[in-house]
Amino acid sequence: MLSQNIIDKIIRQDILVDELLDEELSIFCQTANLAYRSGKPIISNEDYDFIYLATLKNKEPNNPLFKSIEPEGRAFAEEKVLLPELMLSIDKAYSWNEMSKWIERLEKSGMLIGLDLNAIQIKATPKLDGFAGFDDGNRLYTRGDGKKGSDISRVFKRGLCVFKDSGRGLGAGEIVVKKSYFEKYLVHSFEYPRNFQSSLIKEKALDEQAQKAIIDKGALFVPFIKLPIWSGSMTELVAKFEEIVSQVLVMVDFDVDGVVFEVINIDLKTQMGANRKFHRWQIAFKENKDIVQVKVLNVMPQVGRSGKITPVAEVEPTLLSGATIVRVTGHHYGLVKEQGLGIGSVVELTRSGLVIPKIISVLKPMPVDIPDNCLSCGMPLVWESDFLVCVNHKNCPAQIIGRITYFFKVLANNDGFGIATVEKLYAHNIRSVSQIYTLNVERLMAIGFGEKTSINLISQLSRSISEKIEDWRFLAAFGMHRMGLGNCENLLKSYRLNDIFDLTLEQITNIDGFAELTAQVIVQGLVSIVDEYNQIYQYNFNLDTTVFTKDLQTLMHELFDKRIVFTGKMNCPRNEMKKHAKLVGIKVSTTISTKIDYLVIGSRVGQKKIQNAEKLGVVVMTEADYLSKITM
Ligand SMILES: NC(=O)c1ccc[n+]([C@@H]2O[C@H](COP(=O)([O-])OP(=O)(O)OC[C@H]3O[C@@H](n4cnc5c(N)ncnc54)[C@H](O)[C@@H]3O)[C@@H](O)[C@H]2O)c1
Ligand SMILES: [Zn+2]
Repeated sequence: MLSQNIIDKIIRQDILVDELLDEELSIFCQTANLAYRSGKPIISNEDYDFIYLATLKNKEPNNPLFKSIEPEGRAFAEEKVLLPELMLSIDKAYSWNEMSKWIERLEKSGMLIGLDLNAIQIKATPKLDGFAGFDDGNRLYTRGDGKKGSDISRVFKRGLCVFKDSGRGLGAGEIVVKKSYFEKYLVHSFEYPRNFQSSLIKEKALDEQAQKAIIDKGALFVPFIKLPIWSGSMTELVAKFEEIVSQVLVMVDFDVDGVVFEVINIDLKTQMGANRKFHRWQIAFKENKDIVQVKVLNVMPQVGRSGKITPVAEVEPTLLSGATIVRVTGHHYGLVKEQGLGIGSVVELTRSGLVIPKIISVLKPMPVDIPDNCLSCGMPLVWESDFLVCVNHKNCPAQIIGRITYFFKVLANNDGFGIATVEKLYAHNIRSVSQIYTLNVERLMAIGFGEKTSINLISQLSRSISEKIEDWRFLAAFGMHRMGLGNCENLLKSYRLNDIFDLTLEQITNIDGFAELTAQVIVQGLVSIVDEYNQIYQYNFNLDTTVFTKDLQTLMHELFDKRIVFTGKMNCPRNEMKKHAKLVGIKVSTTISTKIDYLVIGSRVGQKKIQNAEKLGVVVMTEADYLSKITM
């Protein structure tokens, strides 16, 4: 047993998950589960799933919590009655990788009964985060242990309506409260929707708020078969997975904590069956929000190219989504000041997908160290809302070095101008990109680079000029505020590179996607770079001109904006075909994936390659087909 005192400390995160013995962790999970089942959760679902249960699964994969459905405990005093149907839990996938394993299993079982991927039909519904129940038309039961539940028919006697005013007897579903209703009327009285849901069910008399929610149809019983769905073939699911997930997550005005995918084909469902915990033909996808708690060893200020100071925390090496994290950045110094991000503090980190991990919050604050002066130039720092900033933009070494390395990094058609090289150049009075383009081998050697390095750097400079790049990339390399790759491309879809310096605020605001505030920042930014721009531009960079949106629109054809891959030997030169395709608004890639719409094949293409593409939902067409679609 864990004492209440210890449990409270874990909840408050005074005791962190890593400090618990395996047995203590197991007991804590059971305690949290029972509290949740009885309608009084002690921690959030994310903390339960992604911190406590995830850690337990690592340490004790055979813990009973993973083997059978999570017990309801003694929340309901009533005698348990046999459920008309088994109500199981649902297997979970937290990543595409786990989803694809499920798909592989389906494919294998499908093959046994003669179904290929394309013939497997799938349905997706929002996973309701409510209170599970089964309505046989006469009585309503809780899920209990999956076989026997408690009779809670009183909820219907209290006037609870069924979603979409459907009738009774529609089987399994959840008692839920509308999100908008909860936020408007209940959020101040109940910590989580679950506390409210359970108050609807409990034996004791309903309070006024709950009665009103029932009458207002703010609370409802939602049979799963009445939920809106996405459905399609397995091939479509594979091709548009992310799109489907985001679409399904927002289908209903109820709390949703994932997407339930299930097989429609009856014979395949029978083939796959169930184990003690879940049906094998069903899976719930939950966004992987990996979260860990770590101790901070040190916090260092880092000066960015725009002068913003970022706190970089060195942390105890920690495994997060498969990578060992040792350094993480806080978004701004406001986090340090307000939340106490100091040496010895404990922070919560998250990482979703491949994104750099970030600090979500500070759990245990410690005294902080806020620098008064810029570490690079020594000038006093100033606060700009949450950000601590070095405003010495013209002369701060860190900012200058940051801007120069950014230029070469964004061009992405050269090597060698990383931070170490640029720092060395800076130490020898090189202060801008345009100065770098005036260098020669002798000068570099005089600065102290070896002969080979010097020759290489100069040839990399030539390469950056001669190797073709998009004009919007060239513009973005100047690192103006609000002028990342996307905005630069948008701007150049309406105006030519050399005309943008004369644009008025109004002309920019008139372009789709540019608000007035952004337009102001852009005009200022352009003024600030114009001299440097002119000096660099004179080297005649090999720039690909962006096609104007208005020209693209006259090129409307079936393949417009589609992603295609060319393969095999073509009648026309392949490079010409690629170039032409881009010109008419087709996105050309080199590798086949689920994101690709068409594979255009020339001669001598292996059958295997074609089959692989088709498996990924890619439509295959010949060169002749292709040409007929783009000539108007
Ligand atoms: N906060 C806590 O302390 C705590 C403790 C335990 C469990 N939990 C939460 O409970 C969940 C796991 O519990 P579980 O085993 O009851 O449920 P589950 O996640 O295994 O899901 C199974 C249930 O999902 C329901 N469901 C919702 N939408 C559905 C749909 N569209 N189609 C089919 N079924 C649907 C069904 O009622 C089914 O019984 C976790 O998400 C966890 O976050 C939280
Ligand atoms: Zn500075």
